[in-house]
Amino acid sequence: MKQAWPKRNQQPNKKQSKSVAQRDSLQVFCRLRPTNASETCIKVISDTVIQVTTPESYASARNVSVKQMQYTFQKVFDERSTQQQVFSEMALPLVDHLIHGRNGLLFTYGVTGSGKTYTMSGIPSDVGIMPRCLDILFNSIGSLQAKKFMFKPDKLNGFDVQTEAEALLDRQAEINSKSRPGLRRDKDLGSDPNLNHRTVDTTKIDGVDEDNAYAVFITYIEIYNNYVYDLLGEFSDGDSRSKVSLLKLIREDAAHNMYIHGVNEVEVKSPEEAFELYHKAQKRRRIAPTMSNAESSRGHSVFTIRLVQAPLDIQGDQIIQDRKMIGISQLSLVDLAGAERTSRTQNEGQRLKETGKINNSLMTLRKCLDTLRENQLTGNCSKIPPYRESRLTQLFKNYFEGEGYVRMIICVNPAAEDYSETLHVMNFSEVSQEVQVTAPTPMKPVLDNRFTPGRRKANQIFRKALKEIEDNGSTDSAHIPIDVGLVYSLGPAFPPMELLDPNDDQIIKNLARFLEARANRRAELMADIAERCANFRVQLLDVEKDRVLKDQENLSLKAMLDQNKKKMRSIETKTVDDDSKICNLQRELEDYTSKYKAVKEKLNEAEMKLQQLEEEKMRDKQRYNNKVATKTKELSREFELKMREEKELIEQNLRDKERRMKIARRALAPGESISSSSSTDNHHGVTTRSRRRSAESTISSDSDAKVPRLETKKEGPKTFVAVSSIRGHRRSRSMSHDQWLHHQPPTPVKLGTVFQPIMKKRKSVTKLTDVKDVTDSKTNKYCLVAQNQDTDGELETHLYKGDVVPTAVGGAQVILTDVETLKITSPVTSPVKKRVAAYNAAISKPKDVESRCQTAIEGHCKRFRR
Ligand SMILES: Nc1ncnc2c1ncn2[C@@H]1O[C@H](COP(=O)(O)OP(=O)(O)OP(=O)(O)O)[C@@H](O)[C@H]1O
Repeated sequence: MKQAWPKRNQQPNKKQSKSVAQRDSLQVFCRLRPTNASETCIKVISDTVIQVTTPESYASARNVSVKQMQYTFQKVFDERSTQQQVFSEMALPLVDHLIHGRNGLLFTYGVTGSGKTYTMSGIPSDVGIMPRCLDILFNSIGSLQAKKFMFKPDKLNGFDVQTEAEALLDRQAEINSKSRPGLRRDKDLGSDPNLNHRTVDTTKIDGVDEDNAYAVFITYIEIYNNYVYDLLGEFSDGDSRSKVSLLKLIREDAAHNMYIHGVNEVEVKSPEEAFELYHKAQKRRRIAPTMSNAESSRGHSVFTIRLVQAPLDIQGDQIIQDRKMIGISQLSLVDLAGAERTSRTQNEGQRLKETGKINNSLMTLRKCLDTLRENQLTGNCSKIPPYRESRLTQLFKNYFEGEGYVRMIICVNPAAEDYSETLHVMNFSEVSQEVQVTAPTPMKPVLDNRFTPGRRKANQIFRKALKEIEDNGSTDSAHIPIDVGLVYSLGPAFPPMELLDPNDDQIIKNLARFLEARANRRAELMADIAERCANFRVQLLDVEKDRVLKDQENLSLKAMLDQNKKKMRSIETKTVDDDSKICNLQRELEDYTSKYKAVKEKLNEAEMKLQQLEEEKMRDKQRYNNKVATKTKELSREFELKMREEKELIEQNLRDKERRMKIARRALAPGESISSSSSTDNHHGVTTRSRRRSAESTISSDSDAKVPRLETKKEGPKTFVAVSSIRGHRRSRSMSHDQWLHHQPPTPVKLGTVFQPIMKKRKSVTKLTDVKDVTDSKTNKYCLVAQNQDTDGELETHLYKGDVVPTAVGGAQVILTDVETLKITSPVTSPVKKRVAAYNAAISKPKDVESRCQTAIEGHCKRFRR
């Protein structure tokens, strides 16, 4: 089998492109349809140029200026152009190419209702491009057609050549089934009543190779909602006529040509046969009324004519039984669904979905052409056209990339209301015209001069001559070397046997000679016939043997064939199942993809919101930090001020205290008794309290609460002198002789008290590590000094005093007898002190529940405030 498609071309580099056959621009034609509209926007300038003008109504409604744009085409057909003219200019050359083994693609493009279907199919009284193509094809190859079923589609985009006998069987099967392969005689697929009244194009193309046998196959598919439906397909058994069974997939064959897998290719022997099928299939197309067109195509339809040709053998009689010798060319006629604006058509529901799919596929077509043009302009083929985005472009990928004549007719409705869509179409046409497709090289003559041309004609003459010989034994054809065999005749007629004279022996002799000759002749013929019979018997035996062998062989082959058929059927069923599964999966994939997109969009939105929130949070944090910083500054300034105030106050108090102390000393100077008493008290470690502001001094002993007090009242500042305890007073007498063990902290704070403890003889230690310090016979007194803060935050010094008593075993024991406390307090409680006091009170353990609670509350409050 030989495909007209070349092997898929790699993207050519510059060097290659020179060697590549010449490239032609995609040829774009324009056809204006007649309109009754009051306002139009298109004017034909010449037979190649049109001018598009912004309609007044459009300009005023949108407040834009009126523009005039000119577009050039290969040829412009105005409103008066006939179908015949359009066909002759546009499509006739493609039919010529088809017959000479070159592929072609012709598609109509335009806004909905612009006349695409009219141009492609026409009406019965004035048929369009497609019927004319068929007419001319059959006019040209009519008598050169092979018998039906000599070529059989192999379902993989190729053809097989069958023997006469196989073709005969298939023909008989067709007659028996009384159905045409490809389409049942369903009651819903009635013949078109207008078929008989159609116009017939009688043009004929010259130069058809008469030594080839031809067969025409047609397929008709629709790409609807981006799915491929076989309009000539049969509903599969058990299928409730759902269109799913007509669903097909696009595949790539071994030579990388795109084709529709499993599509029903029907062999037709006349244009009428093709039209009948076409009109029946037309009823399966999705056509619906819209605002713009009462019969709007809702999908792209593709009518493909495949011409299969193969050479005749040397006798010019039979087709050569070799599939490699088959040549296939095809012409695809595409009626695209119209581009439409949803806002204008006001489509809803299913119509809206269809519109979306139509516009998407047209958009993909535009994108592909754009990319091809860009690649050709830049000279590098880095960008890959998105063919796979749409079934339409996927199917015709080979035309744009490989070899094939591509022609497009832009259909335009000049009515002003189509203006904006028309502009889009015009822009698309401009891009398309810049795209170049490789001009296809004609199909190589498959025979390559192996056989003499004119074989068919010679064979016809020979047959005619033979017939004449058989009919009348004409001598005119005697020169033709034909083995007619031995003539079975016993010789000439009997000689005259009328006996006129009884003595006439001559007659008898003649008769005897004649009979002898006849007998000889008879014997000769008998021998010949016997020999022939013997030969025939031998041949017959041979044939019989051969037949028996062949029968056996046939049986085994039949069995094999049955098996293979079964396998094929199961594979086909599996393939169909797989196809439908793939379709379902593709649908699911589309659903999931759209869901995924929606979720992704939501996620993006949420992420954006989150980001906004984060930014707001950061701003708030910044604001808060600024506030905290200013507040901290304010507070520290306030605190410093207060500290300074406090400091000044304390200094003032100290100065007051000193002043008062001076006054107190002056006041004490005249009375020695008080002084001595006081000094004695001091000697006993009596607590001294200074009241800085009131200038009153209270001296009391903490050692014994029951100790009576002596108060000395004087004029001016009051002085209270606490009397020492009885024990202290008693011991004081021997105080000067006592040997003290003075146990003090390693770094004692200097006592700021007026009265100081007196320990004339003493040994000071910071740690009691040596036993001798206590057991020393001289030591009889012990004093432990402990310093800490009181609840007001003032330094408090405790002197724990005791006697060192020797024990019976030679050791010593200390019996604590007094605790003296020395501390200085302020008569006025400062705020700082108050806070310290509250804090200390809070951390010190209160004795009873009531005060504990109080402290807890106050303490917390204070601490919290701090
Ligand atoms: N050149 C023409 N001469 C006469 N009538 C025409 C011509 N072109 C289109 N029409 C008529 O205009 C109407 C719409 O045309 P048609 O159905 O071919 O449009 P369309 O482009 O195929 O629309 P859609 O894309 O919706 O299928 C039809 O009634 C058709 O007969």
